[in-house]
Amino acid sequence: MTKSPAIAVMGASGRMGQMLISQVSAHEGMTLTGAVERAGHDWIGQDVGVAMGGAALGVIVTDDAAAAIGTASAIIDFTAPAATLAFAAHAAKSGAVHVIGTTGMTAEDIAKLEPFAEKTVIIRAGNMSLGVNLLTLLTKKVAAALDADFDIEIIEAHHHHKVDAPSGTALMLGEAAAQGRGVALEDVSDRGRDGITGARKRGDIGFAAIRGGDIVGEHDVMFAAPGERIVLRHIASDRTVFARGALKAALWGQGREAGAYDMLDVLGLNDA
Ligand SMILES: NC(=O)C1=CN([C@@H]2O[C@H](COP(=O)(O)OP(=O)(O)OC[C@H]3O[C@@H](n4cnc5c(N)ncnc54)[C@H](OP(=O)(O)O)[C@@H]3O)[C@@H](O)[C@H]2O)C=CC1
Ligand SMILES: O=C(O)C1=N[C@H](C(=O)O)C[C@H](O)C1
Repeated sequence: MTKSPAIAVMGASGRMGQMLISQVSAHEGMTLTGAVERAGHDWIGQDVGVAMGGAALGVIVTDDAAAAIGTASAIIDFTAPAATLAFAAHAAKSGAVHVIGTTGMTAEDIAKLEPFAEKTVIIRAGNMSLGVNLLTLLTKKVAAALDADFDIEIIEAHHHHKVDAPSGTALMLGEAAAQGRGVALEDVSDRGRDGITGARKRGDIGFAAIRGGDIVGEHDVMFAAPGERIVLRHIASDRTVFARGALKAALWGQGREAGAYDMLDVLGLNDA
């Protein structure tokens, strides 16, 4: 008997893709029905469980995203910006809930999702863990309580394969800090310092990125004033925290009104 809802995982061979395949296939309340990779990938045509080095899961990896999305109740997508936009068009057409973990999307990319969110449920977050989403609320509160004597710096560290910076999480935290301060992040964001940068501008929100080894994801929000410093920190030591959030989002989105949502909506924390 088929369990419901039917879930397709995009980018099945990726670090997050494999984690998601394992969690969806082990979940009692959902059925893995699709595993998508790009055309030419050597997993295409293989059972996804076997390709991952384990037991067969009865789902063949496909490059036919439209077909996999067309039969899914929800798709979970931790891939790359161009792929995510292409999958969004298919999901809008079929009505599948689209859970987006992909980072590195530009403001223009995000704007392109808007018409799709009129047709189906899109849940997008640069970090799907409970801890980081709580940290955004704490960051907003602390930023609102302090004035610009406290310089806000966001420091993130990730594995050496990561292709985008600042991380999606760092940008979420920067956005939360800016909201707390009552300013627009694009007006105060200071990214990529190098060379003779001049002194730090009062009120700026700075970003710094570290890349090395197998670091899963670490984020500090520092409030630094003369004589004292507050640091809010989140450390992810296992990617399951992101996958768990994504599965929760896929279930939460079922039967919901079309629209653009985030993990605070899923966690019921948007009014906190
Ligand atoms: N929101 C969150 O909580 C989290 C977000 N992320 C984000 O998720 C994304 C993926 O991360 P990660 O798993 O580490 O990266 P990987 O590079 O390991 O995985 C990405 C996968 O997507 C595949 N892919 C890319 N384009 C397509 C396409 N057109 N069709 C099908 N598959 C495609 C890639 O295939 P190929 O190798 O052939 O390019 C690869 O298998 C990143 O943006 C990362 O920042 C990561 C963790 C948590
Ligand atoms: O690429 C990653 O690995 C991660 N990406 C997300 C981000 O850009 O913040 C979330 C997490 O930190 C891991």
